[in-house]
Amino acid sequence: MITASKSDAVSQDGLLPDLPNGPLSEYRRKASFNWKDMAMFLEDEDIIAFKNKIFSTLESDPLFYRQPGVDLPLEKYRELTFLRCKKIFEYNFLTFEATMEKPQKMLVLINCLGMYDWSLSTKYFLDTQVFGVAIGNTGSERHETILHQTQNMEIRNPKTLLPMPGVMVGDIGRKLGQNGLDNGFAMFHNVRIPYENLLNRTGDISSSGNYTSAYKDPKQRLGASLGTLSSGRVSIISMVVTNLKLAITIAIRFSATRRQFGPTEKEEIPVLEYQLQQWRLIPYLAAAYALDYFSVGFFFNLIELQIGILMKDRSPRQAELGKEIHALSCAGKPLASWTAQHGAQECREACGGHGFLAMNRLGDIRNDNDPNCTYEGDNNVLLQQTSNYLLGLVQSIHEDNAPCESPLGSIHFLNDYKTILKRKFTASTIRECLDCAVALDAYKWLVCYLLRESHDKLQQEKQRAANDFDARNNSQVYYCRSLALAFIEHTVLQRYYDYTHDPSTPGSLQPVLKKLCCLYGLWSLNKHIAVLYQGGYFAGELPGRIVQDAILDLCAQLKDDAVSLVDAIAPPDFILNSPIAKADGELYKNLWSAVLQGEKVLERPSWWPEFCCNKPVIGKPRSQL
Ligand SMILES: CCCCCCC/C=C/C(=O)SCCNC(=O)CCNC(=O)[C@H](O)C(C)(C)COP(=O)(O)OP(=O)(O)OC[C@H]1O[C@@H](n2cnc3c(N)ncnc32)[C@H](O)[C@@H]1OP(=O)(O)O
Ligand SMILES: Cc1cc2nc3c(=O)[nH]c(=O)nc-3n(C[C@H](O)[C@H](O)[C@H](O)COP(=O)(O)OP(=O)(O)OC[C@H]3O[C@@H](n4cnc5c(N)ncnc54)[C@H](O)[C@@H]3O)c2cc1C
Repeated sequence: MITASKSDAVSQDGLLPDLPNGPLSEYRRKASFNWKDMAMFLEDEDIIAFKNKIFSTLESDPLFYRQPGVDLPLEKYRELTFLRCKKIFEYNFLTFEATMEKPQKMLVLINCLGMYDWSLSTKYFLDTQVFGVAIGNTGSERHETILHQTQNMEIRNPKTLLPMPGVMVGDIGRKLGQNGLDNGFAMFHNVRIPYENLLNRTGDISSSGNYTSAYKDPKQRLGASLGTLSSGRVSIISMVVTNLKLAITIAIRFSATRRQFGPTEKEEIPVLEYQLQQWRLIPYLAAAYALDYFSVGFFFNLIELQIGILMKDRSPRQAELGKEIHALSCAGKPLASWTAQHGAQECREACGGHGFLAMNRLGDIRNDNDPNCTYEGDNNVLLQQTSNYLLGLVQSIHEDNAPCESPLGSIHFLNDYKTILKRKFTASTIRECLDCAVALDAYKWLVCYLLRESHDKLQQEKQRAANDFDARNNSQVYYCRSLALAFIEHTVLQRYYDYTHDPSTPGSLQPVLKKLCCLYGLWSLNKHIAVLYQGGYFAGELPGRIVQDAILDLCAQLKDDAVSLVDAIAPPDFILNSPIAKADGELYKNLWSAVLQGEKVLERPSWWPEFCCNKPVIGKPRSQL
């Protein structure tokens, strides 16, 4: 294990307390790096201190106490969520000034609250941000009063809490997750909305009925109007990565402590030693690292866009930035939310029966993550926005009449479209595949190929189909949908590759980070193997085989680092709230203690007399008389 220097260690110890000794210590000793160095490389001291403050405040407040796995009645859960939300307002973790100074703290706060409970986080965030920001971003000075009212929670009649005349509001009922949040409906019956309420940032109507807009280009105007939706999607990417981090922490810590059959009869071995368990989990750990890096960087891109909006920047660059962020967020949300969805389920199963026990939290993580695939735009519908963006570039690519340029550079590689399409997979050994550039090159080919195929398919369908609507619909499966996903996977991988290969990345962390990058790349690529063969990039048995062998090799190389990799991203035990995944690794002691603390654990059920005095008689229904 590599240790930190003395001065680093002093500042680290204050921020990151040592983890308790126990059954996980052996893996921690075997790690190739120091988990505290990793944690401090991933986030700066100020952010770690901010997180510590939030976590310790919640842990010290009895209102935030919870019994693992207890299923609260709906009304009680909503009441608790409301009271906790109120308390978060009082704690005021993030002032307006602090947000302006370091905007990513808003995302950190959402995720810290989400790690505790997504119902609380979403409620708080919708109240403080989404509604107000939507009005702020699309309205003007004349909406300040409304903004003020939303900030003061005046969202009904402030004295009676009854809805305003003509407005009907109600509850939509129990959902599959996030049930502490009371989603509702609103209906308006002959309610006259004052003209001044019209949100008029991108267009207005004069009192004489004339439409005016500062945007000359209608497309730029539409982009500016819909741009607000991008911020939700960008934030969701980070939120779902948080879920993946929670789930993988639980599954890795469990797998490192849960023992089953070993090669000899003498000793059982941790299930993490099985190749199958490694292959099921470690790629999700790599995905958590790669997507996390993407989510943070992409959030900064969004901030740049929002500063432009605030400064009323109407330059072509600002418009292009809006389009690129729209295209990336419309595929980034699907990729990240589905990865978290599949990862949470794999983690649940990887923990066997213990994973199915509610107190270990994997069910809640899975269910609370699920709506991210739907809200702020259904994933499958959003992917079409990304493929539309890419298909819009084809003409200039074919005719070489204009370079493919975008503010964030995600499409720059398409300038080499024709050359890339001529390339073949050239690696011939597993060793060569362990260089992440191999997966990255393959992705460049894959995106170019799917772009060409999707374009051709769309043209064919346009000739065949009665209208463009059908043509577009019939070009999604295997074409445009795959294109959008391959494009975002390439973007995530390219960014992670640049980061892990940057000379400023500490030498002690670079080897493990490069392995994660390579594993994420090959594992993701492997899902497109049919297309790689179909398009002729792969030929013969060898490419498919060495890619798979390299994946297994990387999983084996990373298994001794896995515990320290989750230590660097895990919240404290109180927040993680999963007895099988406490930092001390005392799986059975913690589980047993949580079971025994359950209400009425050792009591007979209240209906016990039914069994003793009124036993069922097989085949003889009792008379109802
Ligand atoms: C942080 C959140 C926490 C949790 C939240 C929990 C609560 C949940 C809240 C919600 O769900 S709120 C409701 C959110 N609703 C949606 O997201 C709706 C999803 N649907 C859409 O956005 C649209 O249907 C669509 C997917 C954009 C498609 O619309 P349509 O078919 O009418 O448009 P197109 O013709 O395809 O596009 C027009 C044109 O506009 C461009 N564009 C669209 N969106 C944006 C954008 N955000 N930014 C920039 N540009 C945008 C699009 O690219 C097209 O451009 P051209 O191709 O014409 O150049
Ligand atoms: C927990 C939760 C909270 C929400 N909160 C809010 C909120 O606060 N405010 C708000 O406005 N909304 C909210 N929503 C609504 C949310 O934005 C929508 O559910 C979402 O945008 C999807 O739209 P839909 O439900 O109409 O799905 P539909 O459009 O009806 O989709 C149904 C199915 O049809 C498919 N489909 C639809 N169109 C196409 C197409 N063109 N091509 C191919 N397939 C298609 C979809 O993929 C999907 O599988 C919330 C939703 C959830 C789950």
